[in-house]
Amino acid sequence: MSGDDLFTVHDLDCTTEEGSQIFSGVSIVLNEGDIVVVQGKSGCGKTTFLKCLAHLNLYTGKILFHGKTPKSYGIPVYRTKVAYVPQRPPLLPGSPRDFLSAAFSFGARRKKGKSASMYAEDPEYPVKIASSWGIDVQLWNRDWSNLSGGETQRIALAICIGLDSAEVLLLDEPTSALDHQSCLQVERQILDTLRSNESSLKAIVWITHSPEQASRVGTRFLHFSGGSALEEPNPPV
Ligand SMILES: Nc1ncnc2c1ncn2[C@@H]1O[C@H](COP(=O)(O)OP(=O)(O)OP(=O)(O)O)[C@@H](O)[C@H]1O
Repeated sequence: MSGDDLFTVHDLDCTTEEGSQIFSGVSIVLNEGDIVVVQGKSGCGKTTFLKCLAHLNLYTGKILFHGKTPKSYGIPVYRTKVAYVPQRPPLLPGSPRDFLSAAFSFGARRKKGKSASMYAEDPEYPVKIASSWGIDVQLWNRDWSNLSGGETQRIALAICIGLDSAEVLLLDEPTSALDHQSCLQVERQILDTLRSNESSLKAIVWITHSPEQASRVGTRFLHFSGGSALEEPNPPV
């Protein structure tokens, strides 16, 4: 472990409230540019792992972001920098537009000392990203509850990318509700954002059940099985 590492997970254990172990001994160090694809059978603990990384789930072990614990940042600030995008975003009150306005006024998301924040320069950036994925601008004014699964998924992702506050993105099956064409568009945008010098994004942990998607996007491969996780050199076939 070094203070220069972007994101370190060391000997992570997670147990349910009833005391049954979901996984143990998971360790990985993320470097800039990594897309760690997380795979494994349904129920093996992938979502729980991402929630632990976002400090949304209890765990033992060590998680360090730039060498410091989540608590040392303050958890709300940490979660803007290590951002979890759930597979099915919870039903929020109001519309995506309401959410965007609230997020914009939330100081922790604002950049300090960085001049080229896409979001700071253009508050409509998330809307433009979603628009490039086929999301009509009018959908932003509709209640979340009246959006389809695929619309909700794309808008939630566009907000997260467009806010440009996250250095580590934790994506939980981000394209599971999308048709193939939309899926490829979303993948392209995420990869372009990671490679852009103007974006804050430095690394991604990405759950997918699709071997094809794993091969397209992954640079590293973490396989969950039998209560532990092993890094594999190649994508699954
Ligand atoms: N809060 C909880 N209390 C008890 N058990 C839980 C809790 N959250 C998750 N589990 C259990 O932990 C295991 C791992 O769940 P998790 O959602 O992480 O799996 P997953 O690999 O993401 O599954 P999928 O691929 O189906 O999304 C499952 O058996 C699940 O039922």
